[in-house]
Amino acid sequence: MEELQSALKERDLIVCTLPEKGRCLLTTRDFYPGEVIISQEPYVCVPNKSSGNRRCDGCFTSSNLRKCSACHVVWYCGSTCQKLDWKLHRLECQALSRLDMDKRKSVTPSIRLMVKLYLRRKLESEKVIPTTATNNYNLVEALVSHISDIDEKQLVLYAQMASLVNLILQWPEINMKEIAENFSKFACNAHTICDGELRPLGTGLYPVISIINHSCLPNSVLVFEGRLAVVRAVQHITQGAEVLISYIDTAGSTMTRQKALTEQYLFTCTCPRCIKAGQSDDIQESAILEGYQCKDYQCNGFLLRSSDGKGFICQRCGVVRDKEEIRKIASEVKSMLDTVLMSSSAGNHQETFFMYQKIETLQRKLCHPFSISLMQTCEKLLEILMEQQNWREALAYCRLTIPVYQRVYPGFHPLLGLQYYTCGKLEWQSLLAYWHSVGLPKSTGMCVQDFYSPVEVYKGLKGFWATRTVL
Ligand SMILES: C[S@@+](CC[C@H](N)C(=O)[O-])C[C@H]1O[C@@H](n2cnc3c(N)ncnc32)[C@H](O)[C@@H]1O
Repeated sequence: MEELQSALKERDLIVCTLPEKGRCLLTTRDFYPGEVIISQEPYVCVPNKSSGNRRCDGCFTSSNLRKCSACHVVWYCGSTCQKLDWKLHRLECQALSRLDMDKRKSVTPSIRLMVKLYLRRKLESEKVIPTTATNNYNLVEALVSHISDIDEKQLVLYAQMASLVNLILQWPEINMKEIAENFSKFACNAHTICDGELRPLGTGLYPVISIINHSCLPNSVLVFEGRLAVVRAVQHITQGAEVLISYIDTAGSTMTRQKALTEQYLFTCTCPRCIKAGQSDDIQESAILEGYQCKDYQCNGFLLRSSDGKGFICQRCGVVRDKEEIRKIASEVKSMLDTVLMSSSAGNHQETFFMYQKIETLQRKLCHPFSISLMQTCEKLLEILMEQQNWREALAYCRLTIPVYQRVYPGFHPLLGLQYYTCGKLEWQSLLAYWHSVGLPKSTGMCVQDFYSPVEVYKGLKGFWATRTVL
């Protein structure tokens, strides 16, 4: 701990303990928006695993990959990444190679992360891998696990996962309870590593970054530069203040945010947004983000339940909207969303597009214009239109989402920045498409392919709020 404190002191930070939150990271000087507060390499990390989307274990790139010829599980982009990873992978490779091929292929990233955690601890104790003040197993031991608070079902799952780790490592002295507890630590401390466009690439454990607590109105954000986790200030943080990031998507109502935090992180948030729960401006915000809109579509008022419970009253014009009418549209939206999820997994883009358009029409009748679910439908339509390279219509949908983003991601939020960026790219693509159509492009010396695809940028947005990992 002393070593950590003196390493942090050099970065103008200090670790303290608060009775209601446990450890926290405080500043010892002012930090300004955009400034890096702290950065850290992962103690252990693994790339995501999805069919047809393999990544290098070293740098997480998905191009020019070659499989490890011994274990056939791990991929590398070249000898540089392979050599850097060799001390750890040599042991992992031997362990994986003992499994039959089917079992080997079914090893999930979470299991691999745990196997790597134990192998790194072993190599540290044998002094093969050096420890540092900010990256060592003692810091992993200090992470909160909430093991005594998690439910029976989750415990059984962790115990099963621990057996698989044991099967892979085959260490006679291994402590199964400790592995299960470490899975519980991963659940509330591991981070999803994203690329510059906020697309998820993998999962990593960053023991110092994990000291940072949550706020739904954070003063900092966590982003990644390769595998390096970087925490930047998004507000002026005064000397002595706590560094706070958000563990979840801050766009939801207080109830939605609280639910996500209690389910995965097992605490009740008391940030400045959450303490307003039940107050009139919080009720109004929830009704706008997740509630219904006035029967008079021109009114734009939000609704609150009437005292007799028979309907909803517009808080601007006083018109009552029938509960039964709302229920009918809401259930139609729900069943269409269920169907579209099935049809989109079958890969029929055109059909999916038409269904989302129908859902949008219904949601416009039902939801407030700042509704998050309506915004999500617009994002789906935007995504499909971009995949079809229909830049003009995609631009129209992207513009529709901007006011909602401005409302739900205030200040220097990276998601808002990326949405502006997508919009800007679409403006440019639409202009280029127009130039092509009127025969002007060659004089500019540019063509559409010269630019970064907005589809790629957009896909990143979807993954960002998975910055914490659900096991
Ligand atoms: C990643 S850890 C943060 C560091 C942690 N405080 C510690 O002592 O190691 C996440 C855990 O910290 C606690 N925590 C984080 N933010 C909190 C908050 N705003 N209020 C109360 N507890 C919080 C919860 O127990 C949560 O599961």
